[in-house]
Amino acid sequence: MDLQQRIEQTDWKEIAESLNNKGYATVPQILSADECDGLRHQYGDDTLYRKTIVMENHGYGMGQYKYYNYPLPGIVEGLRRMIYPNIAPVANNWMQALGIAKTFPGTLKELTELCHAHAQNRPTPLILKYGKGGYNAMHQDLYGEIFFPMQLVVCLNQPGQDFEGGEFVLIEQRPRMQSKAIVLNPGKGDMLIFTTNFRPAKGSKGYHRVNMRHGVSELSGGERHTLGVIFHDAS
Ligand SMILES: O=C(O)CCC(=O)C(=O)O
Ligand SMILES: [Fe+2]
Repeated sequence: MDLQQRIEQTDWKEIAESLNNKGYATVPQILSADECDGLRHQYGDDTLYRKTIVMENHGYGMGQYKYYNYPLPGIVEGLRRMIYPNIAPVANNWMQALGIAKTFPGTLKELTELCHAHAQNRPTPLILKYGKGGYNAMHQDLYGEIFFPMQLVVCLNQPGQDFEGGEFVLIEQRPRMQSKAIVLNPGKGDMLIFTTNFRPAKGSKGYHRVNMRHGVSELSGGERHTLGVIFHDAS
């Protein structure tokens, strides 16, 4: 099965329910082991990237990441373009539930045009690399006025085999309540779709905003790579 077939065969209704109820969803085995290895092995090919960030230099954690250049590698471009139309309706429902006058277009092409019209021209998909002691501090990826409220990661190594620790962590900040932590352990090739900034949650008086941040817990050993796909471009 190729990537397009895997995406077409995903149960997007179930994903939408999970995103609505929990703010995240897991899609197992969106990439094959070979596809994961291919992306990982290109980490050293600097012609593919526009910028390298050493996380400890910015207080972002410990590890490094590289932003891809346009044109994106086929798998990265394909994931971004083919997944977007399946979750744009979820984002539109969220805006409506929260009374925010914002609609996201139906295709990635249109979202990209909207970003460009707001001087957000730089691609945001990235590949990350953490070693022993590596971690990613809790954060949100916004990058400008136009931001799509969901993003995805694909884990490119096998936990327990290639690395230890290094769980994916979400913190849900609920109004007038203490925060809730969600710890996920995606396997190699598994995709997580999650809330970038906030989502609606139903309370006794209608919907309210629940803020989310994401990060990665400390690795106790090994090496962990992640592909991250953010749908909006950066200013
Ligand atoms: O390495 C991870 O799992 C998190 C990556 C991340 O923060 C992102 O892709 O935005
Ligand atoms: Fe992030």
